[in-house]
Amino acid sequence: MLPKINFTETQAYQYLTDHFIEVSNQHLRSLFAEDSERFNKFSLQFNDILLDYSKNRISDKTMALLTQLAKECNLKEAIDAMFAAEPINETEGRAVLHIALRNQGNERIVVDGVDVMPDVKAVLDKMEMFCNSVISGEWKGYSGKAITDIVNIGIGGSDLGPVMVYESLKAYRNHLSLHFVSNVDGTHIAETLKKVNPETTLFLIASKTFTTQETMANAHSARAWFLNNGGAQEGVAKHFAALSTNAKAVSEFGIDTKNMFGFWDWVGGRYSLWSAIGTSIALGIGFDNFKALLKGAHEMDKHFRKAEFEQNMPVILALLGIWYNNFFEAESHAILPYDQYMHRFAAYFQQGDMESNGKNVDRNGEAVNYQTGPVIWGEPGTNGQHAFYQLIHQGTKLIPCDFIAPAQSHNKIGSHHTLLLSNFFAQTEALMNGKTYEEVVAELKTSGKSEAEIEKLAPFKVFEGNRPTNSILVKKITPETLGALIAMYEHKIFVQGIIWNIFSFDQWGVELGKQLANKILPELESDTKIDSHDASTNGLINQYKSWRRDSK
Ligand SMILES: O=P(O)(O)OC[C@H]1O[C@H](O)[C@@H](O)[C@@H](O)[C@@H]1O
Repeated sequence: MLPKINFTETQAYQYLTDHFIEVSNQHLRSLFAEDSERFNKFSLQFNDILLDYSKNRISDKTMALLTQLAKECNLKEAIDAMFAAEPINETEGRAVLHIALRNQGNERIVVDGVDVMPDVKAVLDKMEMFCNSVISGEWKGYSGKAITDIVNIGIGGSDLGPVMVYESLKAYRNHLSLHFVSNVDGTHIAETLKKVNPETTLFLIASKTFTTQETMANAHSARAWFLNNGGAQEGVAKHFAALSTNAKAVSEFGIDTKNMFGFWDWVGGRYSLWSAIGTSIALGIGFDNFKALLKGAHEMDKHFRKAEFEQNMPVILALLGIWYNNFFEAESHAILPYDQYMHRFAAYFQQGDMESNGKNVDRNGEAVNYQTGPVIWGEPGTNGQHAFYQLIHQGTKLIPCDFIAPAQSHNKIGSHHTLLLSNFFAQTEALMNGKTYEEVVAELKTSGKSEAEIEKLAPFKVFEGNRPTNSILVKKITPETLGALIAMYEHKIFVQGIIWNIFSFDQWGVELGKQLANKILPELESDTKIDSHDASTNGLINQYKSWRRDSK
């Protein structure tokens, strides 16, 4: 069981509250000027990942107090509880074991008296055989042709992880073309089906529960399309596979359980890309690369479990996040990868972080009296620079940012990568230093402007700086490094959930949406006016019905 401590009642929190007043008046520029060791002190290297967190509004004392906070909140015990397979997802009565999916050691992981590792390995072996046979062309479609296209149908955790990883590792792709259909909007499946041929397409129906409305609707449409376009019922077995925990629903849908890749209730949807849900990834980049992804994550798991908090990347990132969220009152956190392949990375962690830590009830069932998870957002650099960085530099909101970049590019075209990286380094430096009034005036003087003009313009060109960033420089985005990066963020989320005293592994807020849509659905079936809701909802539904009639 997890500790249930209100972190605002710890001694460290009280100290941090006082300490915050000191730090909030200091500028990063002077913190660097005062301490030539700052980079060495506040950076960490783990395998091919360098985390430089020196451009944060912290001092030695801040870090000492933040680690004290983690200790007072029994973080070590909580980490041990997760790795020991305790049912830390208490509201669902489940263990939380994405770490078991990538456990490459010989360690047993026991749930309800049973070691889960043999089952994990068995599914991986089955996936490997399946992927190898599809990739090699040995697996044939109903007309004897090899598979050319994979369509993954899933949503939320059964979509975002596979899409993000496949996109991030596209440099490793093979000849198969991957497509991802998630939205229940018929446009998504319709546009995808225009691109593929039923004879050579394999559909992966990815759903932990196999009951999610969007996924089931898309899966039924895909099957109907297959059957209406030459594929006979016997062909379904060659063109449909399921990635799920629900064998009963899979066979009811008509997929042979031979073509089902299972996982378990101790794998949370948003932590499931390491499980059978990752089959699309393994098909797209080959099973060896998928294994390397797992290996990278496993390395990070070991680091997270063993490293002292002061040297522990996920713990440090989490504590810094708490520092901004709960003391500086930052509302959001930006993830900015300077790598085009990682363009879905922030979107992936929107679910990862916001579905995990978007909670306002603590582990005692009481309303929290402090802020929990931030809004996560971001886009790849440099696109973001030309869109929203203005607000990060000169807006009124404090937005802590993670800048992520690889030193080596997969695409060596002219000086593109050097240009990209010059932006990466320049942005964090500028956010830290800003530009003083004096610097602005001196710069304007060289442009030949009059004193009056300079005085008028200068205030707009001042940057106060002191905006915090983490720089995460990696050698190259390889499967292993990406695996480690994802696991690093997963554990960061875990640590924050522990300190905020919330349950990070349930998602009751999403369940509500599922129920509400199902309640309204029957009311949309007829054209009869309805009055069963509030005036706004009635008005909207009735207008929809009237406009819908026009298009019939
Ligand atoms: O894989 P499933 O069961 O289709 O669920 C898909 C998604 O549904 C909901 O949005 C949540 O429960 C998510 O965590 C989950 O990832």
